[in-house]
Amino acid sequence: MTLKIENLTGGYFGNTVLKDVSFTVESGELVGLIGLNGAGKSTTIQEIIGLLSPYQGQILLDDLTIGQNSEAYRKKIGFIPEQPSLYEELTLREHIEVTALAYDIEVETAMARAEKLLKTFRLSDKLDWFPANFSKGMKQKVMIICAFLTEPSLYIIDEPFLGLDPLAINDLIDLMLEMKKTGASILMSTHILSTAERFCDKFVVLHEGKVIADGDLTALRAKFNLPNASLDEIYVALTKESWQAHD
Ligand SMILES: Nc1ncnc2c1ncn2[C@@H]1O[C@H](COP(=O)(O)OP(=O)(O)OP(=O)(O)O)[C@@H](O)[C@H]1O
Repeated sequence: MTLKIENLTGGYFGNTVLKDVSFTVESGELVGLIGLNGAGKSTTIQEIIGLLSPYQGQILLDDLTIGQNSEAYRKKIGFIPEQPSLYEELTLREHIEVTALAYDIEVETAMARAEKLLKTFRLSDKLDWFPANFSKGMKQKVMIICAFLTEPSLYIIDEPFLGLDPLAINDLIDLMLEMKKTGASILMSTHILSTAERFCDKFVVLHEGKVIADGDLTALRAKFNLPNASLDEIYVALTKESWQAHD
């Protein structure tokens, strides 16, 4: 599946945050969306998942826009938000069942898929627990399990590493790499640049609502004439005024 963002201008009522944003996430690609606080990463994600509507431009999943068929569009996406949001009155098992219903997956199939994920994230014995009894990291794991069991063609993952322990971060990365191999596209926003540098195929650098760089590490190093620089070093250089001189 290809996610194509074309000349997207958008944001909130009275606050146009994104200005002419364009980038692509190809099938089998893991793309890191990076930028300073307030750069527009979460706003971009909200536009993609349909919580905001573009003022101009369009977002295509293959050839489909949300306006053409919102249900089909949404079912292609698995979204893991930065802040876990669970139903306080539903158990972990019921969260899996509700996810299955929302995505038209047989409950048995969903439970079978969830089994492996529950084991990976060490939650197999907590199926009858309510969110009130989970730690923040455990809640985050429930969100991850529910997103992955739908096996979407596009994963949108907002700041996945906050609140997860190092073991869970590794498990999540392994899962992302596995899904990538099956052809899924993944867009991940993160401030953890050392991890992004190791695992992302490509980076989209947002600054003040605009894409200021887009490409793999080799392309970014070449474009900004910073041979051997880490993503972190490139990023710091890019966000200083002087980057404009290179463009
Ligand atoms: N609900 C809202 N209404 C109006 N403006 C908003 C709203 N949410 C965010 N903004 C503004 O949009 C801009 C981009 O915010 P956004 O949350 O997309 O940044 P971000 O790159 O995700 O930042 P962070 O790294 O801090 O999560 C900021 O200037 C912010 O003040």
